[in-house]
Amino acid sequence: MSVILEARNLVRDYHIPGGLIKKAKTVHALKGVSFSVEQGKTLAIVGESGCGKSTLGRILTLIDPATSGELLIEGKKIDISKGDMTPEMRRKVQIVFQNPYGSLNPRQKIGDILMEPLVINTDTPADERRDRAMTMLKKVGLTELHFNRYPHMFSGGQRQRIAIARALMLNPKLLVLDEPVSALDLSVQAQVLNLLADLQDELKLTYVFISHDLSVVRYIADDVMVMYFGEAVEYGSRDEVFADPKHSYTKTLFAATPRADVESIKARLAKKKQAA
Ligand SMILES: Nc1ncnc2c1ncn2[C@@H]1O[C@H](COP(=O)(O)OP(=O)(O)OP(=O)(O)O)[C@@H](O)[C@H]1O
Repeated sequence: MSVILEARNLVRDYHIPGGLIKKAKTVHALKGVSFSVEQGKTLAIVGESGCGKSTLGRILTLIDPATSGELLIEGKKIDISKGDMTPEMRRKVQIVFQNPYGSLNPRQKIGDILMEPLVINTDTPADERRDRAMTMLKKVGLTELHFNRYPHMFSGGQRQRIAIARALMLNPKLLVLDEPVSALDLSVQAQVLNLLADLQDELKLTYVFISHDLSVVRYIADDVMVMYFGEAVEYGSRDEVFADPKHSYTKTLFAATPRADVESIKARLAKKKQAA
């Protein structure tokens, strides 16, 4: 299977200027992180708050620059020194954020939100833009009736479906999902995770799934990278990492995580598949 994404020794330092009382300092948010993800697979990046997960997500989507290191998408080296998303990269990589309330423009109708990436990045004719937005709405479990509604008319789970639909409008190969279900109730989390799994199968998508929640990671991931203070302290297949965590931080993290909820998510999914 082909490698879609490869990160080599990614480093990100934040320089915080000093003031009258405080000295200038440097935060080493990423201290040389390397990994690769194959097409159609999910790499989960897990770790507690402040370990550098979101910094990594912003570098992968070129929202933020890296201090050093290399990033290859489909074997092609990407300039990560500027944090500048080119139209070509936008077609390949998209991000979905945690907060479905904040990530959608409240003044735009859903149809316009979905068509906007096509307007900005392509010369797709208006009729086709509309058709593609309608098709995408259905793909994420919404209906044509939702096309002319505004974000405030939707529940949190539905808004996250809209954010996922928008991210898919340019047919990207890679989605960076930064805590995509953390703001949702447990039952809604399961629905959105199932949707992501179905979309991955159908569209052969590759995911980098950022989460602090091990039960979610256990459900969705093929591979897992555990981060601690800017370093990858554990990296391997999900089953290896869960069965035999090596690093003391991972052991502590796992010990503190309830596992019952993931079993219920799996059972629900199995039931749904059987019924279908
Ligand atoms: N723009 C910034 N300027 C200075 N320091 C930053 C900046 N962004 C992140 N940091 C620091 O870099 C480190 C990693 O932060 P990051 O947000 O990537 O962690 P995280 O694991 O995603 O945490 P959370 O889950 O709370 O978002 C933290 O120490 C944070 O304070």
